[in-house]
Amino acid sequence: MAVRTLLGLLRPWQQFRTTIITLRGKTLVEHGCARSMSTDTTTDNLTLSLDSKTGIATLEMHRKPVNGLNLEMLTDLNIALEKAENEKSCKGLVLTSGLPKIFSAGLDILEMYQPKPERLAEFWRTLQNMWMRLYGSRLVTIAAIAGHSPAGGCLMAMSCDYRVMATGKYAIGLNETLLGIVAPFWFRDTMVNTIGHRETERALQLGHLYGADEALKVGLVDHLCDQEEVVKAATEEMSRWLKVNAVARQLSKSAMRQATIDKLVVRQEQDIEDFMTFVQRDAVQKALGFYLQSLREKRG
Ligand SMILES: CCCCC/C=C\C/C=C\C=C\CC(=O)SCCNC(=O)CCNC(=O)[C@H](O)C(C)(C)COP(=O)(O)OP(=O)(O)OC[C@H]1O[C@@H](n2cnc3c(N)ncnc32)[C@H](O)[C@@H]1OP(=O)(O)O
Repeated sequence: MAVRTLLGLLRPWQQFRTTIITLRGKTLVEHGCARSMSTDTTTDNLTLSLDSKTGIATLEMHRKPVNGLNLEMLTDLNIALEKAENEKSCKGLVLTSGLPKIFSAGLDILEMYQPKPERLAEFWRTLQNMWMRLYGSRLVTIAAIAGHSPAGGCLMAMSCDYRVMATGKYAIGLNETLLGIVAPFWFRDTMVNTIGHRETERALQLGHLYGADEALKVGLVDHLCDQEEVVKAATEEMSRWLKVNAVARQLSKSAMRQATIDKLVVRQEQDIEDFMTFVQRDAVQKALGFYLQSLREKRG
């Protein structure tokens, strides 16, 4: 990845910064005002914007039709998260979706169905990295969930520090068993850390998708509000978290989460191997094929 920053020798109010990121032959152009430190990044899959007054970044996913996490989307998420992390003036991040009725449908199943081994390995590594980045972020991270959030979507939400969900007929949870697959250990650990062992055990085996009320009851989400209010409610909650001493808060977060992340750090290669072996099994391919078919038939 080549990153070039072109800063014109202009008067302060004219100091617009353009950053060009070249990624897999694709060029992303970012425009920002260097003076206000705000920087917006838009790709096919997401937009990252920073409010320089509050230090709150918003990361809005918009990969149609359902924010399915494919390799390119995950790569963009990694870049955006790293960028927010490295921006000194950024203190918090609201993770949300620009698509109606969907937070994220989780992993793009097409990445796992009849895969090319090389891409499959890269896909899984990029997902691992995204999770480690988000779960271990120094920033206050709040998920604003105004739509469905199964499986990998639920993982992303659980990796944030706080979750605001819209009331309505949306579902959130780790439903992997319904697809005939098994949630990896770090998905499971993240859920145990969020809602406890017994509830996770039940939810994982059943592939249970929680409605908003039930999710609030078990602590899978922290606050419910109207669909239109989720980002506002997330931002309001954020201001409470940002009042806490940042170093003390970050150290407390890391004390709670680092051991879970380290478990994957030491097993990252083995986890990729396990995933590849599991997903390429005939029975798993068959189950994924049926599941994809059922999603397509649902639309008629
Ligand atoms: C022992 C060792 C173990 C090692 C570990 C091994 C393996 C672990 C492996 C994997 C872990 C995976 C985690 C995941 O995230 S798997 C993905 C799970 N996601 C889902 O089940 C969601 C499925 N989607 C839905 O339920 C609905 O689409 C949703 C409620 C999100 C939205 O419904 P809506 O009615 O609005 O939209 P649809 O018409 O259903 O969908 C539109 C369009 O999009 C396609 N699609 C939906 N979800 C996905 C997806 N996740 N991946 C790919 N494609 C998806 C859907 O098929 C429609 O397509 P089309 O008909 O328009 O072509």
